[in-house]
Amino acid sequence: MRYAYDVASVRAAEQELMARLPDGTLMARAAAGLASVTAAILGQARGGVYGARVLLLVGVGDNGGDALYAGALLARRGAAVHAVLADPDRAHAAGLAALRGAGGRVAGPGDARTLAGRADLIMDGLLGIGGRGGLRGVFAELAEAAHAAVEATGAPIVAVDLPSGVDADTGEVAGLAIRAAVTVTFGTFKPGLLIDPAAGHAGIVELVDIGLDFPEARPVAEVLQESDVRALLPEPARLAQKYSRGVVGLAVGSERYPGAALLATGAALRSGVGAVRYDGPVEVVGTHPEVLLGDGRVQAWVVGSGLGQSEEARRRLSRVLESDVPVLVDADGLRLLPKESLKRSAPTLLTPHSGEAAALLGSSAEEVDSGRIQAVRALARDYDAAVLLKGPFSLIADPLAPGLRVNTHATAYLATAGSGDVLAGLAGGLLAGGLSALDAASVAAYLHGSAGLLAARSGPVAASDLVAALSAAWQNVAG
Ligand SMILES: NC(=O)C1=CN([C@@H]2O[C@H](COP(=O)(O)OP(=O)(O)OC[C@H]3O[C@@H](n4cnc5c(N)ncnc54)[C@H](O)[C@@H]3O)[C@@H](O)[C@H]2O)[C@@H](O)CC1
Ligand SMILES: [K+]
Repeated sequence: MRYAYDVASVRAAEQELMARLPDGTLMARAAAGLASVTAAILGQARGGVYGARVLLLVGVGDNGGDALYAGALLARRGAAVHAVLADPDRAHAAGLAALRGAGGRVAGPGDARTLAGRADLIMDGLLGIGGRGGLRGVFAELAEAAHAAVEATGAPIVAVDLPSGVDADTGEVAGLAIRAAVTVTFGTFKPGLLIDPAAGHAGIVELVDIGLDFPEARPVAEVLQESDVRALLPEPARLAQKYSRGVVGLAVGSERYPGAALLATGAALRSGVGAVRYDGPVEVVGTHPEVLLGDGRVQAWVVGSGLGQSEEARRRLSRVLESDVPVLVDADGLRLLPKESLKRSAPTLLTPHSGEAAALLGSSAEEVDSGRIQAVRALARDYDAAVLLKGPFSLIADPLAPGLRVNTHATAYLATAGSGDVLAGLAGGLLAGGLSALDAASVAAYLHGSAGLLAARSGPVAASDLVAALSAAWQNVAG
């Protein structure tokens, strides 16, 4: 599992460790890790550090200090390092001395555009976990100079700890923030590196271990790794028969949207269940001859994908919600939900995208997108249901779990028509296989992402390609 801790926990862990170590040790560790990642990037881009032009954007706190010390290490290896200081009077004094001592040079904000335009790499040390709100004043000017240079030259921005201007704890971006190619973060992931929209500013995230420990802190978010998913995959027992492996019922698709039924069924058949039961008007057996038809005993239901919003759709939704088994509600099912707590005897899992989440919350998609933690938590609480809020990095909340889960194992190719129907069939099957709503949602998001990554190897992805890639995705994880 990968965990993200909030700023208060990072500060506490830092205090605890600093009390036992000589002054400056943590910053030296951070700077060494930062310099080493930066050197690797320069090595790949231009064959080495020697002669590379590096520009440091330096703010007024320790984030700037990290950049200055890392700049000094790069200067000692022959890089031409310039630091532009947002405020010369408040820049990290010892870091500045180290950079000057190593032959680095210091410039004012007025030189930022010229230096950025010539740089092979720009290091963003404007704000770290002490940042509040978007970039303003000189900070904003420096960020704009960096972005303009990147646009023109393609040089990468390496963010120190966090892309400056994003909220470390919530992932919110209130105004201008650095858009980095790589972020080198220290001690732990911060929620803002995992949660959109801030996560979209971080690029590739490299974690540098500086020895921080979190024995009692509660993570804000956790990310399942392959081994975590492997441990959760249902495996057929030796004496398994089809009913003991679970049967998932699908109340999805309509005459108007038959594809949703075919895709959800295809995915459910590859979700580890013993059987899939289809209850609806779409002719699925021609494509999926394995399917059982009509109403009957199941261990979980999926309802909503391609259901339409007719009276019949409403009746199908109510029938399923009245059952005493776990239910996944997707798409049209979400649009038809009564705006009140679901109060079911078995778990419910909602799988909205931002627009559907906004309709459930009575807000706008923009509001949901700009405050995703708040939105997913509010939905879980208001509806008393686990919620998978879809997006580039999907977020999963459960009313019974204190932390959130984030799925980062995905590709933008998953944003294609029918992709959600595949996810719904897959997650529903995992519910029927006995996983909790939280685990079913997290494992489904991971496998769906894996299938997308596999399918994308041969170019743009159609939802049917995801279905076709699911078994291989499963096998890659199961080993
Ligand atoms: N906490 C830790 O364990 C460690 C922290 N280190 C570094 O220290 C950083 C935190 O340093 P600081 O606490 O000094 O904080 P920052 O370096 O993030 O700077 C915060 C200061 O910037 C100003 N500021 C805040 N928001 C602003 C805005 N929107 N526009 C303009 N100015 C703004 C304020 O004066 C604030 O005090 C970390 O991100 C990391 O880079 C590392 O050296 C290693 C150890
Ligand atoms: K930064």
